[in-house]
Amino acid sequence: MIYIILCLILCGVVFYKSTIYKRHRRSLWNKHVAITGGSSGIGKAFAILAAKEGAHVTLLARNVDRLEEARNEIKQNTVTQDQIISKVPVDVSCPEAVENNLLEIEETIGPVYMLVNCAGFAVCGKLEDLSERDIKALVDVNLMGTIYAIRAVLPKFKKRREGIIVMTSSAVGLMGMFGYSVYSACKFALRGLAESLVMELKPYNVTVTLALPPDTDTPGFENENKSKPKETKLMSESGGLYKPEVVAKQLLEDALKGNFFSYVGLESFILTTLCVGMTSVNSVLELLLQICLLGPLRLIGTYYIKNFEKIVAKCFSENHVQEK
Ligand SMILES: NC(=O)C1=CN([C@@H]2O[C@H](COP(=O)(O)OP(=O)(O)OC[C@H]3O[C@@H](n4cnc5c(N)ncnc54)[C@H](OP(=O)(O)O)[C@@H]3O)[C@@H](O)[C@H]2O)C=CC1
Ligand SMILES: CCCCCCCCCCCCCCCC(=O)[C@@H](N)CO
Repeated sequence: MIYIILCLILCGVVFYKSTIYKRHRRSLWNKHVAITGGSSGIGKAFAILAAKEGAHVTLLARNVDRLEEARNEIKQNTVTQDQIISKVPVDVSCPEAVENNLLEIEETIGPVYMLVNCAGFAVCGKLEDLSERDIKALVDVNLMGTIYAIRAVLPKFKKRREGIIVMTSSAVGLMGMFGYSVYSACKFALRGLAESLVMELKPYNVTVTLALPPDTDTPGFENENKSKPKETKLMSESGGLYKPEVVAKQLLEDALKGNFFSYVGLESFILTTLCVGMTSVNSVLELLLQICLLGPLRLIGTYYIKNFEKIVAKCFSENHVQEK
């Protein structure tokens, strides 16, 4: 009882404090923001917000037509005449191309201040149903693509003693899920990358933010739904479906404040708190909240996991009946 009361008081204090005590929010005014995957979905929504903040924005993606279309849309959201919105056709899974193109745009527009890694995609399906080609592409784009882009800007970030790195993982970068095996593995890997980089970059005043979105209503999501197993659909629904603008807005705020995790929604809050692990501590209040919540949240998590297991069992027996 005392424990519950203590938790409630703490939640109240944290909520109250969070409204009056805001972490310093850096400005993007006249800064250069490079966004991989900036021509669609979450990346494009982020680009629009960055343009509204007065940033110069460079979009990196493969398809030239979609890049041009997005560039026009983003141009309409600029707040000054001098903002440069440019596009670079590049495949992030090619390290030389990423490095050369980033070098080139830095020469024309100026040093990148913020790198947002949004290029990525999901292919769902049971592991044995994924083609070797899909598996390789998932790793090459979601994981390697992020590594290559970061490597290309990092030395300059360190030299200038400033910079913001954003990586887009996923809710399934914190928990495995039926049908997401390889995709989830890539997104888990990003967390290891992000945590290590936080340690490497702290002395250089460079921050790292890891986005953990649940399902988000984007062209990519629409595409992935075509091959999504029933089990995956039923489970992922419990995380809700968010608009890319909402995910991008939260991500921008977290990145500007240097928060490590960025998430939206109650389920993702539960998941993120439960999976806090060995990430660095942001504030004493946050730490106290985690100390109180971790135990009870394991119980709530168990409820979800049991439900997920039920879904798997139900679909299994349905398929079994069909086979017969
Ligand atoms: N939508 C969702 O439900 C969720 C998405 N995420 C993650 O968020 C990120 C963005 O997803 P979302 O907005 O839905 O995706 P979209 O498919 O809408 O957009 C993906 C963007 O990445 C670009 N891209 C894809 N492959 C490459 C490549 N090899 N090289 C360069 N650019 C590439 C695409 O352009 P082009 O094809 O022209 O190259 C496009 O601009 C992904 O990493 C995804 O895994 C995470 C959680 C949930
Ligand atoms: C322990 C407490 C548990 C709380 C419940 C957690 C429910 C989370 C649901 C996660 C949904 C996963 C969406 C994957 C998104 C994604 O990456 C793809 N759509 C990519 O395009």
